[in-house]
Amino acid sequence: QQNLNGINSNQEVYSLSQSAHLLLEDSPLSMRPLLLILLDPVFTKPWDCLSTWFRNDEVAAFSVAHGKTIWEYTGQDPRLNNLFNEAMASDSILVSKVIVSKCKGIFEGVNSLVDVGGGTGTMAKAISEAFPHIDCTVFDLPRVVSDLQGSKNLKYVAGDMFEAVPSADALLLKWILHDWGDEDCIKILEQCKQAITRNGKQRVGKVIIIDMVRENKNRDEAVSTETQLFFDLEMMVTLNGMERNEKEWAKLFFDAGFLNYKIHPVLGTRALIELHP
Ligand SMILES: C[S@@+](CC[C@H](N)C(=O)[O-])C[C@H]1O[C@@H](n2cnc3c(N)ncnc32)[C@H](O)[C@@H]1O
Repeated sequence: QQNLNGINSNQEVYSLSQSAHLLLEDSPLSMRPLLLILLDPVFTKPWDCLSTWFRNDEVAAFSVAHGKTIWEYTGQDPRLNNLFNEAMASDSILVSKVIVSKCKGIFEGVNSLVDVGGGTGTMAKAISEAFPHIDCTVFDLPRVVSDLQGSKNLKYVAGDMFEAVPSADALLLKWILHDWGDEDCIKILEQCKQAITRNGKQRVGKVIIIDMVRENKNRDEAVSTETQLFFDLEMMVTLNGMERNEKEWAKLFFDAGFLNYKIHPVLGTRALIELHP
């Protein structure tokens, strides 16, 4: 499998899975929900099903273990759904602090923003509070957002990002594309491109991606390759997704019809990518 390039033995796979335990011991309290879900039996069982998955047609090892995709599972199991949404929210608290304080420039000229697959809205809430002139929309599956209340410049819209995405100056994709294989990512990016605000014939706006860029030469020396490889494997096991290097990202962007991109290595193991039509 593509994700296993660079991993030389079962021992290394095992040691990567152990790094999740180490992260839990070392992590600040605020990140515990994220680490707790990585170590939940529902998430660890698929690691035992890798050899079966390599020999059958299931979409991911998660489906071999549980007979359904992770999205079907969270849709049917309130405990896992809450745990998952809390985990995403805990990460967004941390990331939104960096984005609204250190990356103000990316919001210049932006009057509307849709957080595509925005979960329960932690990220969009932080943006709507830091930039009150931006109309923010959290767009996610009905079971995630239909009971949630918006505020002055924040609203929730339910839908499916593979079918259509609400229009805005900026479309945010945080921790979305690493969940999906290339074909699905291109579909999501095409929907986002369609949704960028139009001024006459021209589209004036951008897509903002927050995700890992593997082997990013500009990143901080201290950034852990082990963490990136662990997440690459976690995405493969859970969703048949992957963490991508710059060459793999660029191919996706150009295949989805975007003309240029800029990577800002501002988030440790992750980066912010601006994508223009
Ligand atoms: C890994 S979570 C990221 C959540 C949030 N962006 C964050 O970083 O905290 C992926 C999100 O995509 C949503 N999602 C999955 N399939 C979707 C679809 N077809 N349309 C819209 N949202 C979807 C999930 O409900 C989930 O909230």
